[in-house]
Formats: sequence, structure tokens, C-alpha cells
Amino acid sequence: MSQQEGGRARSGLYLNPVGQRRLDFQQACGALFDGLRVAGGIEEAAALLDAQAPGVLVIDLERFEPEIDLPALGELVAKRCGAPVLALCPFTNARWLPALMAYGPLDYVIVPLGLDALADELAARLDAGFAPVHAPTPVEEDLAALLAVRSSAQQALLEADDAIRFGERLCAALLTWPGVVHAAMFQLCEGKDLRLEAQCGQQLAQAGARGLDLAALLGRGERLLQSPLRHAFPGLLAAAGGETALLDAPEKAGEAALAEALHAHGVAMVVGLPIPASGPGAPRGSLSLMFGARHTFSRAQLAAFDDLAQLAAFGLRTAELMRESEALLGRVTQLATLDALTGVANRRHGEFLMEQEIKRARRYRVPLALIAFDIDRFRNINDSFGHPVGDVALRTVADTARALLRSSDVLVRSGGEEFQVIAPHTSAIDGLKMAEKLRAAIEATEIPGCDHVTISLGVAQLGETESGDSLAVRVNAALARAKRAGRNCVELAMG
Ligand SMILES: Nc1nc2c(ncn2[C@@H]2O[C@H](COP(=O)(O)OP(=O)(O)OP(=O)(O)O)[C@@H](O)[C@H]2O)c(=O)[nH]1
Repeated sequence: MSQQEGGRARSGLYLNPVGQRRLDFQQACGALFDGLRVAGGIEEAAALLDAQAPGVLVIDLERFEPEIDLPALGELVAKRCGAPVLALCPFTNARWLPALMAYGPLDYVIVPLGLDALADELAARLDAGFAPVHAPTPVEEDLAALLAVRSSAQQALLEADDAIRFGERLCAALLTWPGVVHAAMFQLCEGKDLRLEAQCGQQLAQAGARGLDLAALLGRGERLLQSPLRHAFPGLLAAAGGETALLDAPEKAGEAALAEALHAHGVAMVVGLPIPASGPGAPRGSLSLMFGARHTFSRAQLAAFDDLAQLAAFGLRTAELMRESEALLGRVTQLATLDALTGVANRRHGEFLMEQEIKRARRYRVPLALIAFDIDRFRNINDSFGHPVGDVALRTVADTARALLRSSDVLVRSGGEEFQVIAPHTSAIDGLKMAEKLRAAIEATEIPGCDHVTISLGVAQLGETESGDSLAVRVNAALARAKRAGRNCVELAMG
């Protein structure tokens, strides 16, 4: 490596597009090198690398545009053929690291960092001869740990019918990542804002450390895209910007109170991982991982983070699909059970409910009444005012009746202009009173477009061993008698 043997000069090449940063670096770190060249662009750096193969290449990613030409930068890493490369990576955009690591080994320092601190980091590496901080492939334990996290995260998918339960299981799985002291999941919800969906923390062993509550730390659990910490806290940054955020020292986020609170909870490092959306566009949310100590991650570890974020996306999408299909099922059930014109139970559903109520009445030995009613001379309304007015009359009658009934009563449209009321816990006498109330209310109700309508009603109480069919026959016979008796009246069914 470039800790030079035989007195050979230890030279460096620094790349950054901003002139002032190049100057600053030269001033702060130039003395660490026996010859430091600087380059403002990727092509220039490539030419210098070809010409003189410096001991160390420093790629400072700060102030590169977000749409940075990663393949071209990667080529610079590839050209090094394993010789020291140090990336200075903004904490808000750690996605660049695994992308560059794909071209060859590199070490990294997370910025912003004061110039003195940066010089210290660099000096330590130069002194150590840029010994690799991690092997290019993870050691066995590393791999075993990653596989364990992954497999328990996959188990969380079994709970993916519900976003919150899934989040809780996933966070518990993430907590098994070596060194993680707190894990959380944020989700973008319908109001297009971010919500803390689940969190899980380890009770820290240090004296004075209390359990960490992220909602308290961020000052809220909802509408987190409006949080004053959205530019500083990695979980919020990742959800808002779609980039991995790697805060390897709480102070680097530039929010003193946040840094203090994190330290107070024994947190030395926070990673925010965007949970990708199914298609293009804003992420679905983010994962937040807090570590008790600072780590330098290998390419495999960074790739494992991405993997977990994909898994979270899959779980959240599954939860969303479940929600959608439940809503659809609810809608289908509604269509299958309700009458489209009046919104009351349709005939088939009414028959089903009647059977249920008969069973209940028998089991608990309570009375059950059935009222059947029919709009008088409804044909005339249709003929005189037209079918649409007839429809309005049907809806108005249904609404008026429904408003009078108890919540335990069921209104059924049993035919064209025929309705039934299934009245649990109701005797024949009470059924008669109820029927009379219905009759009077409908007679008094104004029907838009045709003034008023009246109804005729039959009332029957379920006999001890009587079937639903027999009850219906009796109540309809009573209704027919009410029609014969001159309409707009109530008749009680024979026993
Ligand atoms: N507007 C409208 N009319 C309907 C609907 N369903 C049934 N009808 C009408 O309801 C009327 C029922 O007429 P009939 O069975 O002779 O009874 P009626 O005219 O009410 O006479 P009585 O019941 O003997 O008082 C028919 O004209 C049907 O076309 C509907 O959904 N909308």
C-alpha cells in the first residue's frame, strides 16, 4: 500500500468539483502527502491516475450533483486495482458507497466533518497503510449474522396482512442485526405524509439509558415530513429523498439537540434506508436502524440493508393489497346484500337475516315480529308522475321507515313496492304499535314530485314452532286484508 517502503513518496490525488473544497483539502491535508494533486472533474482525475498512479485516491462526493456519473467514478476505482481509495461520502447519500464498491475495494469517511477531524481520519489511515478495514467478502460470522437477520425478517412477511403487525415483526427482526439498539419503520400514508408505523428497541445496558421512543425524539409520530428534523434524522431523510442516509456520528447532522438526545440513549450511529415504491416515484417509507457503536460497513452489509428495504417494500405492498381486497370484498358483499335503489337489505339477504333471527328468538325464547307493508296504489304514482318519481317515492318511504326503526330492526325490500321489517324482541302487540307508527309517519311524509303516499301493513308474531315461510305467508295474508279493508291501515295476522 502507499505507506511507502524504501522512502518512496506517498502521493495523493483528490477529486472534487468545487474549487474552494479542493483548496481547503490541500490546506488541511496537503502536508500528510509527499505530493498532492487535485482534480476538479472525473476525466481530469482519470488522466492524472494514468499518468502517475498516486499512492492514495481521495474521491470527495460532497457537492457532486445527485445525478453524479457513478459509472465514470467507478472506473476510477477500478483503475486502482486494489490500491487505496478513500471516498468522502455525505451522510445524506450513502447509496453511492455500495455502487462504487462494486468497482473495487474502497474505504470511506462520512461527511460533513471538520477539516481537522478529516485530516485526523486520513492520517490514521495513512499510518495504518490503508489496511483494509474489512475483507472484500464478509467473514463467516458476518455472513451468518446477515442470514439470521434476513431469515427472521422473512418470517415477518407471514404477518404482512397488516402493516403495523408486519412493521413490529420486521423491527424485532432488525434488532437482531449485530450492534443494533433500535429499529423503526416509517410509512407514507394516504394523506401523503409520513407516519411512524412501528419501532422496537433494546433496553440499553448503560446506566441512565432509558428506552428510546422515536416519536418522543422526533417530537411527533405523524406528519413527519413536516418535522423540523426531516433534514437531519436519517429515517426521515431516506423517506423524503429516497436515498440511504448513514449518520455515523450524531453531530454530523448539525442538530445539536438531536445529537444530544441520541447520545443520551446510547446511540452512536443511525442508518436510514428508503423502502422503495413498486414503480417510479417517492419511496413507500423508510427503515431506521440505530447502532450503539460506530461501524464501517462492508459492501455485503450495505447490500444486505438494501435487501431488507426491498423485503419491507414487499411486506407493505402485501399489506396494501390485503387492505384493497378487504375493501373490495366489503363492496361486493354490500352489492350482494343491499338493494341498489333504497340501500336497505335485499330480499335474499332479508331471508338470510330472518333465518338468523328465528334461531336467535328460539334460543333465547324471546318474541319476534314480522311486519310487511306495501305502498298503496303505487302503479298510479308511476303512471301519473313517471317512473323516476316512483323511485323517489320508494327511497323516501324506505328512509322514513328506517329512521323510525331501532338499530336491531332490519328493513328489507322484499319486492317492487313491498317492504318487510324484521323486529327482534317484539311481540304482536308491540309490532302493531310499531306498524301504526310507520303508517302514520309515511302518510305524513312529503314525497318530492307526488305529494304523499300511504301504506298498508300486516303484522305477525313468530309462533313457537313456526317456520320463516309460514310466518311470511301469514303476514302477507294480513297485508292483503289491510288492502281489502280500504288501505292505509294495519291488520294483525291470524295465529
Ligand atoms: N318506480 C318504481 N316502480 C316500481 C318499482 N318496482 C315495482 N314498481 C311498480 O310498483 C307497482 C306495483 O303495482 P301493484 O302491484 O299493482 O300495486 P299497487 O299499484 O301499489 O296497488 P296496491 O298495492 O293494491 O295498493 C307497479 O306499477 C310496478 O311497476 C321500482 O323499483 N320503481
